[in-house]
Amino acid sequence: MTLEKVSSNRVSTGYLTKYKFPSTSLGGLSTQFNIFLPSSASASSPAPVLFYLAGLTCNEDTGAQKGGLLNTAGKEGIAVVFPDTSPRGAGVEGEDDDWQLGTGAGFYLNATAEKWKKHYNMYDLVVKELPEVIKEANLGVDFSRWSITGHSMGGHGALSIYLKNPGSFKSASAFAPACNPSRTPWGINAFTNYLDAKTRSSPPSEWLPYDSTHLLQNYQGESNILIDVGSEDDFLKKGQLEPQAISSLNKKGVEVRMQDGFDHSYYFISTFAPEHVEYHAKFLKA
Ligand SMILES: N[C@@H](CCC(=O)N[C@@H](CSC=O)C(=O)NCC(=O)O)C(=O)O
Repeated sequence: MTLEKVSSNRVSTGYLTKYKFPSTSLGGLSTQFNIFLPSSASASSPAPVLFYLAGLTCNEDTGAQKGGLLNTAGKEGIAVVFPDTSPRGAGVEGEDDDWQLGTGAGFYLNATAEKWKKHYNMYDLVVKELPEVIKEANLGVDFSRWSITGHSMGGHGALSIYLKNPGSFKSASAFAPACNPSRTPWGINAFTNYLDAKTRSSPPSEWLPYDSTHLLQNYQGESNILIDVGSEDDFLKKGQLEPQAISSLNKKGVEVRMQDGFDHSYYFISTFAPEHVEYHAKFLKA
């Protein structure tokens, strides 16, 4: 696999570099990602790594430019990977018609519906292909020390990916995640379209492997999860996030915090991002 360097910028103690490559998971479409490597990272001394999954309408630049993660990551010697949020230019009918579906709205799942399944496989891209591509390029990243975070749709992605892969990640965190997507509007819309559900149960059983509340209910052992939600988040008020579905499970190792007065924006994320990076550093560097 040839990674093509698109740009590189000095930031914090290292560099943020954007690469592109043709992705097998996305049916051969070119995808881009940003990777922050602290000055301490090298092929002989690889850095632990944090993935940041962005939300609806975002791309690989959004979290890198506005998330406020990189100063703390640089100080702690942690690499940060920012994938895109969907395939680009798949040519699926209607994929650019609605900001909640299609382009910018991959939902970190593998589509099974005929129309979407060739290209919309962001789960495989994030969990399997990107780590392989980064390892192969010898960029100085140690995937035996891997954590994951994200915002909103990306918070759903971070939590569900962590919970679906026990032992692969040291910790997970999320800013304003969609916690129970099989029962809330964004998730119902995405799962109805992307997933070919044969069961008639409500919600269909095919949706549940992507629902963090369901996954946590059935999770064996202790997890390391931190979730922040702003009390003035409009999407919280509209019932898109449902953090109480997770907090009411009272699972050991899961902390859900309501942050007074904060909304859904990157002002909220960048306020708490340093704390989230420190949270992950505790597990990544234990
Ligand atoms: N266009 C939408 C709003 C889209 C939006 O708010 N996106 C959020 C993520 S929402 C959940 O995944 C986001 O992160 N936007 C980028 C930003 O820079 O804030 C609408 O019409 O409401």
